[in-house]
Amino acid sequence: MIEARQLTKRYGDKVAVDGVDFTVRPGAVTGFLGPNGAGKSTTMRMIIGLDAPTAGTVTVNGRRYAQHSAPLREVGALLEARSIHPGRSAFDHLMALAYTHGISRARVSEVIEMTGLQSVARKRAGAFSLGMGQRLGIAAAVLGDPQTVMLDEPVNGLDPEGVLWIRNLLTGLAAEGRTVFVSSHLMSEMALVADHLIIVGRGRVLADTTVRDLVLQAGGDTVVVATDDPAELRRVLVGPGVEITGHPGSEQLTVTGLPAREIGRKAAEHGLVLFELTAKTVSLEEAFMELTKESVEYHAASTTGRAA
Ligand SMILES: Nc1ncnc2c1ncn2[C@@H]1O[C@H](COP(=O)(O)OP(=O)(O)OP(=O)(O)O)[C@@H](O)[C@H]1O
Repeated sequence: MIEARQLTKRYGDKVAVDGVDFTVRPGAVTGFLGPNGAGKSTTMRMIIGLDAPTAGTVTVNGRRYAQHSAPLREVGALLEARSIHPGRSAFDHLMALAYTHGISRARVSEVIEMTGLQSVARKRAGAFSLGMGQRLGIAAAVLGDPQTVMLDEPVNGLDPEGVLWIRNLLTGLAAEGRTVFVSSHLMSEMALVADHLIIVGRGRVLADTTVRDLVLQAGGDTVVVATDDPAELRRVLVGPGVEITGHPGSEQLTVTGLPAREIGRKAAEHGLVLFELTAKTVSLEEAFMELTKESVEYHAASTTGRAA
């Protein structure tokens, strides 16, 4: 369990993390999302004591990171995959970490196998590809068999087989009852693995939600329907949880709260002729963009239609 209370980090005038409150619970994968510069890495660094909060607190399993006598056994983190001595082999890197916590050589071999590094374990880590470096970082994160696992952009640099492997690893760790906190820019990937989402923008929590609720909040799934008698179709479709919008004089209506199939059936029952019946699904990407549009610091002219 990770608990942040009014967690704040300032660098001079810059407020990187601005009084955030959140709880990351065990037994689930929690996705940590936000545009570039939103404060995700800074928050993660504070969780494992690499940065000190300017104000507020963050605890892992009830204590601040520094208060744990064997932190690797409490929380395993992948923050900067490249922070490994380039001249050291993967095996030696993991053994060095293992020594500090009395972790056995057998466990080192186990995580090497688990992360698919057997064939390169004796090679210099400096010669590793980005994907191999990520795997080594993940091996280090799970080495102490920690209750809480925190990974910053773990799929970065991984090939499709590696992405699938990470997906299974994260859901597997959560299924074992562990707390899994993972940041990513890949919304589609998050939609597949995350049970819960914490979305930040400009250092603040914008949403603490689920994938389903985020999509619903962004308008949910809508259906565009056109008919020669929109007033009658409105009357037929209206009901609890159903929202219908349309311009006066237009044959087209936009409906939320009813599936296309149901709309078609009700129209047929009342002898209404439909010219169009189109289901539109809001993707997690769209929902995310909608939520964070005010918080994006680095706009590209091509996606926003204007320069930052
Ligand atoms: N050491 C530092 N000194 C000054 N400013 C910093 C420092 N570290 C981070 N920042 C600033 O704090 C803000 C948050 O940065 P952070 O790296 O936490 O964001 P992020 O959400 O992880 O971004 P990204 O998705 O690009 O990795 C940014 O504006 C960044 O420039």
